[in-house]
Amino acid sequence: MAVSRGGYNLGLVKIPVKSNKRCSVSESKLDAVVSLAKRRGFVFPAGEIYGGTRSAWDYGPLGVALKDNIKREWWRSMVVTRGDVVGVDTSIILPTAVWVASGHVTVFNDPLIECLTCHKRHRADTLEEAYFEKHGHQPENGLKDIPCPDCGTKGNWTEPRDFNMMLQTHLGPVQDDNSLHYLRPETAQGIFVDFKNVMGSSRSKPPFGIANMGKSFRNEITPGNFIFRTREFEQMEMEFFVQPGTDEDWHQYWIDNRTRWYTDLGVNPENLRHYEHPKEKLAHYSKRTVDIEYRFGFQGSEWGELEGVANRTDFDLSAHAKHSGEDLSYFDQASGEKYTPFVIEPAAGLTRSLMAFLVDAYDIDEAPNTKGGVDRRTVLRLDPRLAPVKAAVLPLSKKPALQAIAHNLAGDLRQNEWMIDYDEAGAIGRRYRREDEIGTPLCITVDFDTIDDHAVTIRDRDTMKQERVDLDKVEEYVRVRIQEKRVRYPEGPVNITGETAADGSVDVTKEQGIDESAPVKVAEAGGNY
Ligand SMILES: Nc1ncnc2c1ncn2[C@@H]1O[C@H](COP(=O)(O)OP(=O)(O)OP(=O)(O)O)[C@@H](O)[C@H]1O
Repeated sequence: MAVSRGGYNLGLVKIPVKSNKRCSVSESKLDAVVSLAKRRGFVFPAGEIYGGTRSAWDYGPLGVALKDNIKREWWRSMVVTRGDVVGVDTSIILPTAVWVASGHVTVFNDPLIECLTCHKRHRADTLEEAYFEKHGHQPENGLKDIPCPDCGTKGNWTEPRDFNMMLQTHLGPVQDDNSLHYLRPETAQGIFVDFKNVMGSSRSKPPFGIANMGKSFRNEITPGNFIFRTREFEQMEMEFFVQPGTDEDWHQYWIDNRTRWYTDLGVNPENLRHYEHPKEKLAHYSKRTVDIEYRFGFQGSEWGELEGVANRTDFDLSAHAKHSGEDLSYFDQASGEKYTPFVIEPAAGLTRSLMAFLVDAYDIDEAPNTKGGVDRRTVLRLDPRLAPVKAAVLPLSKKPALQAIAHNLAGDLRQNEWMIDYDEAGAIGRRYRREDEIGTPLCITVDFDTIDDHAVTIRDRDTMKQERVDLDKVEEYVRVRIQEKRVRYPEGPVNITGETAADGSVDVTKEQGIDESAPVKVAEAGGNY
């Protein structure tokens, strides 16, 4: 991968940085986010000292904290705050029979094509989707109309062939057909094979769900676009088991619920849409699938899938029952009815959603400086629940008396399991900038008055307003402020039953009845810079 000065050359499209207070920026927003992610320790290329790789990325100190916070919010929303979903943590390597039964060994394929001019390989379906996105119609002559993204030659492709995406490994000392195993390409199958154990041990009955998250592996033909498509990634999946006949209503329920999860955590609804899979292109297990897509702004196609919400019918439980010989049906004692539950699956990508949260939060605006002018500032408007660092403690000088108060305060706040920065280096304005750039919601300044009045100044990341707070009340103040939802966009009920665009997508903003002309509310800047 080519490394450029401004970041990594990922073939990302140039889209201008959106700003509340406009200032001219020529940099692509995605390039800027990738560069920030590396510079501030969110995401690095794996093995960078050996040149890095497009297929795997490492999460640095801030990235791992952000990832943890997203996982916690997902788990809280899907398991902890509901009475009808329980959690599991299943193995990455399952018996090979699982993948035979699920169909992955035979049909988990992508259509591989190779450019006969430059010999680069691509996915035929992805190129066709990008063509549709650009031209608004399918290519009349199929692949013959599509140029190679690498060398530009038009239509000089091999015939598509099925390429199986399962990553293989061998277990034990002998490498033969018996030792061949697969790394899981999804966390879902671990749930299906545990269905009976979980239902029995947790005394759950339909409608109920089982949630699972962790690493998955796919031998993607074209990994790329930063962490959007990697060969090793993390998923957050939940299988919701329901009585047949109630499946369509539950499917709609989960499409709405999952869409709201993103907007509730601050994602701009204008950057979300639903993609209804055309009937003829549904996966072999699906009755209906709707993807929640985010406007990443990629070259070719702006939109990328964040999460698929599928009605998997009874395909998986029936397949595993047939192959294993176990009865995976449910007997409803109240009605005397026995049935194999249908399954609704919201399947989200953790690492993809992390990228969407970063891109969506990235903003540039202006902040007042000490000279009475304004400085350009980069600010990550992350929801405080997701922000890796909850607050920064900044003593105004390196005087021991101030340092002691500041150190004690930071130490006390950390006892709440909040990540707290302590920074005493450089001008206060520059320290604010460093915290804004990583999305720290609150900066707490310990100044000379603190010694006398036992109070500190707390400055808000978004409004830049400052408040004087008694030292004894800081902990409570922080607790309230980092739990409160920051309403960046008007809210409305999610309803996707409206008109569907030609490509099957539905613009969520229109369906939510959101007033797109309503300005984003960011209070006037104030305070001492
Ligand atoms: N290679 C990958 N890298 C990162 N995340 C992924 C990858 N493949 C899938 N995911 C995430 O897992 C979620 C559920 O997986 P699913 O099988 O529905 O994906 P998919 O439809 O095959 O994705 P795509 O069409 O982008 O290949 C996706 O919505 C995505 O967020």
